[in-house]
Amino acid sequence: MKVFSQRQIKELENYTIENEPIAAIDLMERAAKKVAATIIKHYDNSRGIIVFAGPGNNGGDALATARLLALENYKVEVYLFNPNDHLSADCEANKQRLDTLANISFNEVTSKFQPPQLNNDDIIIDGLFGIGLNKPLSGGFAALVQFINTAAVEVIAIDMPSGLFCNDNSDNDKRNIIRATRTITFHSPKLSQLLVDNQEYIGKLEVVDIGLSEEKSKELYSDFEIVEAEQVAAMIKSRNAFGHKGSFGHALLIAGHYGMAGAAVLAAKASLRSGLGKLTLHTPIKNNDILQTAIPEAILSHDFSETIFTTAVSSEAYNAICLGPGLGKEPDTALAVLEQLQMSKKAPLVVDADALNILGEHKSWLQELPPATILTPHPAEFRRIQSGSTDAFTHLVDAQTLAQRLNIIVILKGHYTAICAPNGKTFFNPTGNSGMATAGSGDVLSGIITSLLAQQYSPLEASLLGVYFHGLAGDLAQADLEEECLIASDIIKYLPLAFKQLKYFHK
Ligand SMILES: NC(=O)C1=CN([C@@H]2O[C@H](COP(=O)(O)OP(=O)(O)OC[C@H]3O[C@@H](n4cnc5c(N)ncnc54)[C@H](OP(=O)(O)O)[C@@H]3O)[C@@H](O)[C@H]2O)[C@@H](O)CC1
Ligand SMILES: Nc1ncnc2c1ncn2[C@@H]1O[C@H](COP(=O)(O)OP(=O)(O)O)[C@@H](O)[C@H]1O
Ligand SMILES: [K+]
Repeated sequence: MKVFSQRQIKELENYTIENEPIAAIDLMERAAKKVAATIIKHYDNSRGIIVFAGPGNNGGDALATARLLALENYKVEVYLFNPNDHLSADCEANKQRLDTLANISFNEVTSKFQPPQLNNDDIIIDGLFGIGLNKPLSGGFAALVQFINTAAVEVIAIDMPSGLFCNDNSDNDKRNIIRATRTITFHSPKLSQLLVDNQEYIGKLEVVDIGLSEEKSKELYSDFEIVEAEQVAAMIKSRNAFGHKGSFGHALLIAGHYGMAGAAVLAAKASLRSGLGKLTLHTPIKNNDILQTAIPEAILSHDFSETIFTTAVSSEAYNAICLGPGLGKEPDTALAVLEQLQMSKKAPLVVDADALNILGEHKSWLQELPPATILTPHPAEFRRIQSGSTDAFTHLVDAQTLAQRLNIIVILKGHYTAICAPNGKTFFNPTGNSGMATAGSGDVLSGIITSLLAQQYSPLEASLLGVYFHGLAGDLAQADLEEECLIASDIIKYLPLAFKQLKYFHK
């Protein structure tokens, strides 16, 4: 599913109006019906509804929704803000349509606003501004947003929480954005709705289909996409019935500072549970007994050091290499990481965890990353290697720039993990849940991606499929075990079920 810009959504809307064809006011009615149905699904008509409508089409949607809810016997109070004495045509038309209804209290605010008294179980509908916002809110609208945000009631935003831009909010005034309980957005999520910083404004996101042209959606190009199950399921390779372990790749995993052998165990098990033929695990000597016991399937390669990684390994024998889980950051390890990058020009490479932290301390070494390397930073690791910023939008732009500059893939982990490809495209992953915010989940992901690389999936396929599959296993685990109780090993346990589900999807 593509993520469109404000301009593209407008283009899609205009195309639909001209080619379906449908009158703009009827498209607005279709959108309002979806909003009203969503509200009716969640809240019964004992709840008072207070509608705040703006002067544009977002306000038009809100007025139409008010009418539809009144027809379902909700008690509705409307405030239409029209400070410049100018409403969009369809907002004006919906204002007229309210006239016919007796059970709506309608107030048009042109200058002074007397805030209504709110009851705790009232619901506010925010229809002030949607995707047409063209500057941060200020003045009377800012004061109104602050009034709504201090009210102890649920707020439902139509299309966008008012005050939030579709893409970049890094310079926005955060005090003047509606903090919604729920956002009902049209057609597809907007970029800002996928970013962690904005969750406090969006609340629960619901996407409703309003029948915009599919033909035009297909035609419009976007740098941003949300990954879909069919897309990754179609990537799964069938296994050769005559295959032997050599047919399914030999991966090298360099992991596990003494005391952090668990990271090596998780990555190793995840790789073996994702179709890999053979795994060699390079690790300090003292990890021998624990790793031989925990993962009898892996071959061990011992470092010269008892406790840390100090000696790079030739990449000749391997189809993929993973460098980093639980590696530690000792100076000798850092030098070995540099050497490993320089020696890993042949096999595709995944760089994770402490190997990323080492790159953060030696930024010039980023130049040594072989083309098509996959980096898997969480936000703090990304900040160390690349971006001083804490803002999610800036992170995303910086990750895209880094991927393009170094011709690598940057997987920015989190809810809606962003996979930034070297050609400038970014894919957001829809699977996964907060139960996966538990130590070791990232090691599992590195193991999966490395395994797929070793099996000859392209770096982009391994990233898209690996991240989706990891999140799906987490979702299946969560369904059985509850988010609170999930640990990283559970994600591995549910990999077979996730694989089965994806393969079934493709049949
Ligand atoms: N996509 C679809 O297919 C469909 C979309 N639909 C709906 O249309 C919505 C988009 O409507 P829209 O384009 O009229 O923009 P909207 O968000 O109402 O704001 C524009 C108004 O706000 C004003 N304004 C802007 N910023 C401001 C500020 N900071 N402070 C003060 N004023 C500010 C601006 O004034 P101007 O700057 O132009 O003078 C203008 O008057 C969309 O989100 C969805 O709800 C559905 O109806 C049907 C199908
Ligand atoms: N709230 C969440 N929703 C979806 N996925 C999540 C969430 N929290 C964590 N994850 C996933 O879990 C993994 C955590 O990785 P990371 O932070 O590196 O963990 P660790 O370093 O402990 O192994 C990432 O793949 C991330 O996308
Ligand atoms: K809104």
